[in-house]
Parts: sequence; C-alpha cells; structure tokens
Amino acid sequence: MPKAIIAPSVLACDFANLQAEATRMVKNGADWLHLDVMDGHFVPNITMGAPIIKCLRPCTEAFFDCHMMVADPARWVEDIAQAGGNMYTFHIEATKDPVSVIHLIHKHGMKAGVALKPGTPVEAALGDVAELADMILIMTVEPGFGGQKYKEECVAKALTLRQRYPHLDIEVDGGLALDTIDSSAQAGANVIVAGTSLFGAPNPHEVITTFRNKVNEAQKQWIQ
Ligand SMILES: O=C(CO)[C@H](O)[C@H](O)COP(=O)(O)O
Ligand SMILES: [Co+2]
Repeated sequence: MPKAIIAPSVLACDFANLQAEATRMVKNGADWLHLDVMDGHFVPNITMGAPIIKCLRPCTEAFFDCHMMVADPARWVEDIAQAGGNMYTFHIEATKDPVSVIHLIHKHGMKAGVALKPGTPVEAALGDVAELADMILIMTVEPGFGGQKYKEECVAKALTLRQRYPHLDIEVDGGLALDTIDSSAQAGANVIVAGTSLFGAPNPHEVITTFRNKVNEAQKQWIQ
C-alpha cells in the first residue's frame, strides 16, 4: 500500500529565502520538496532550473520531486540528475514518446514521473506508461501558476489509476488544502503537493499531519 507522502511546492515560498523556507517545511514533517521547473514555453511562466536545484541540494536530505513543466523533457534529464534531482516528472503532452523519456530518466538514476494536465484523459497514461513510471501526477490545476482553484473533476483520473495499479505512487498537484484534500485522498492519491496552503499556514506541521492522516485512512480501502 503506497504510503502518504507530503510534498510542499516551493513555488509558493519566499524565493529570497529559499534555503530557510525549504528546510522549515522539512522540519515541519514534509517528506519531499516539490520543485516546479517552468521554461516559459510549455507553460507561460519561468521559475527555476538546475542551478537553483544544485544550490539547494546540500541544504537538505529531502527527496527532490522535480515537476518539469518544459517543452523538451529529454533535454533536461542529465542537468537535473547532476543537480541532485530524485524524481523527474515530465508532462506526457510534451513528448510523442513518453516511454523513451522514462528510460532516459532511469538511466540517469532518477525516479520517473509522468504528469497529466487537466484536459488530458487518464487513458494516455494507462498501460506501458503507468507500468514503467514510478509515479503518475494528476494536475488539479492548469500548470504554470500556484494559488489556483482546485479542479475536483480531475481526481476521477486518480481513482481509475488506483483501481488498476494498487502499488503506484499517484500524485496530485494544484490547489490542495484542508478543504480539498478529502476528494484527492478518497480517490487514491498518496503523494500530496501543496504550495499556497502550506507556505501560507501559521502551523504547517498541523496541515501536513492532517494531509497524511487523511491519505493513510483512505488508502486502507485498497489494502491488497
Ligand atoms: O505545478 C504547480 C503549478 O503549475 C504547483 O506545484 C502547484 O500549483 C502547487 O501550488 P498550489 O498548492 O499553490 O496550487
Ligand atoms: Co507542481
């Protein structure tokens, strides 16, 4: 049974104090750090790349969950691996050959995630992709910006995946908060990305603990 993993998105942090903000979340119980890489082509925004990840790497042992919102996913695999990325999650919409990108990511010693935009049907990830990937990311907002409204309709994709792949890591990303976590947890997502709701929380430890408890409780229905 996949365990609950809470991954704060540093997109919502004060980038002028990235080290302190990232380590604060780890101290408050975060399992992973979700690093949103945007190239200004796949999405209409630019955030960070390998140089920032390289600087952050020595600051924490945390697992770096790199969400690659880039037009050429294969192009950045080596750079992110060398910078210290652990999970390389690319968008299925950005390539005609997701299987070869997954193999390239594994060749560079990282776990491979495959992300689906809200408008992409779950069928795109079924079969080879879900069987080869280490994680599927179901976007619950249009990629490109934090602080957007959660799209609950997207989590039906997570349920389809959970019913077929009981041991797969399924991540949700976009608008996750105390008032939206239930539908994602109930749909079988076990990796929870949250930016605004965690970096804006007076007590992030409490929110992280609530997210974790909701996921672990929901996962019991899939015990094999
Ligand atoms: O991938 C992303 C946006 O493209 C971010 O990870 C996501 O939006 C998290 O931020 P928030 O919790 O504020 O929605
Ligand atoms: Co993200």
